[in-house]
Amino acid sequence: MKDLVFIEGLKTQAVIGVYDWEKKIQQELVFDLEMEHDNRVPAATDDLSKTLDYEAISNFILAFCAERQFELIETLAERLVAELIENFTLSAVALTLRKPAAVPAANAVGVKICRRV
Ligand SMILES: Nc1nc2c(c(=O)[nH]1)N=C([C@H](O)[C@@H](O)CO)CN2
Repeated sequence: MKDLVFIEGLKTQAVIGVYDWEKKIQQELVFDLEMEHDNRVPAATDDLSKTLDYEAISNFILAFCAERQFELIETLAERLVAELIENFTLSAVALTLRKPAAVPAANAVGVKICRRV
């Protein structure tokens, strides 16, 4: 088992969806992110710059969703993970993206992607 830094249940509103009516409203999205990282280095140095800063990464995700618009949650997930890999030192990441209100009979629907650099 490898060390992780994770973000669970990060909620935001975004313009997301295939249908015309969805392009005029904001809908809730919920992000769970698991990022492989050797936590022994920041633990030994007590140094934020040696870890994956979950606050900075959370803020990046919120800004990304505020600025961008997609039809499919698959597209949002893929583009977001590509930008996270570009902007942070990620070696492997798993993203679960839920769109809770999309199917009223379900607790949530969504996608999960796992990418390794
Ligand atoms: N696999 C997906 N299926 C669907 C998506 C999606 O993004 N990925 N989107 C929709 C609609 O936008 C839906 O959420 C409207 O309620 C349908 N299926």
